[in-house]
Amino acid sequence: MPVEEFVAGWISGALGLVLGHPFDTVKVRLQTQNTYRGIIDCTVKTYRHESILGFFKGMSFPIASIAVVNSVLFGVYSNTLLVLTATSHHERRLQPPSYTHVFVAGCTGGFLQAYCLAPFDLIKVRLQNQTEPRARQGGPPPRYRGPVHCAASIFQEEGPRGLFRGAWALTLRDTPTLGIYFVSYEWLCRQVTPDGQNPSSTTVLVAGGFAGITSWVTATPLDVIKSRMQMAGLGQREYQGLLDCMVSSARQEGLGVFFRGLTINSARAFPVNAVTFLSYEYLLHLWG
Ligand SMILES: CN(C)C(=N)NCCC[C@H](N)C(=O)O
Repeated sequence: MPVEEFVAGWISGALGLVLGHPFDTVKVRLQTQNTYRGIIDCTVKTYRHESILGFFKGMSFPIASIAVVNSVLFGVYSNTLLVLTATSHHERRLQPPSYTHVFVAGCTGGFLQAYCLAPFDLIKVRLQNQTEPRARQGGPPPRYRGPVHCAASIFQEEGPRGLFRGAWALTLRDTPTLGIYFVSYEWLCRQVTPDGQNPSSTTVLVAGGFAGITSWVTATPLDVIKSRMQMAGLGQREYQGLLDCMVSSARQEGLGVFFRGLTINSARAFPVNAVTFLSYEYLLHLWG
């Protein structure tokens, strides 16, 4: 099994993650808290109360986890294509796989990465939703002191299954949308690249950026539900399950609730995925 795809997936994911984390914090807060009037309001309040550091809350764990998550995604994607089409990454420009194969490989990568991502994503969302400034004297201490304390508290209070809260919603979010992610990327690259040639860096940047936007637009409704289920019980109501969360959110806040965070998600998706695909392709080219 070729391992370069796993390593390239890890490095490219980490670069994209640092770039996109501030957008991600604003998105999670908009999706789970009703105290903000919009992106600008949330950005200004976060900056005023918590300084620039507020935007980077919960980032250390994703940085560690991206090694597993993005390498599983890109590694499984590429190795599934290898099984389906008997072509390596480098051979695929001369013998491009069908979009059905790309979709199936993307869904397989998405499904497996969702289970690796679930505990890390839960901890990230819990930490991002702590709005207390880090170092204020005399103020109420935040519930979680950091990622390890957060993981240990969830484990103690809810057992190992607690760490997988929202995992089902995450799997439903990621399986089809990662199929869409890789199909959009391939489709856009093929539109502007002559047969048999590698796409240029600009093509990779633009195709990666738009693949990110397309997949996140389709992922946003389940992203909202996933974040709410991960926060359930902590100052928010408990849900009986995914369907209950969907129905009660829609009843109380209207259908628009499923599109909360859509703009910020898309704004974040472009640079993150442009950089992710560019560095992924570059590294594989370098090692090829
Ligand atoms: C719609 N979904 C779930 C995705 N496109 N996921 C792939 C993640 C790529 C990048 N790390 C990001 O966070 O955008």
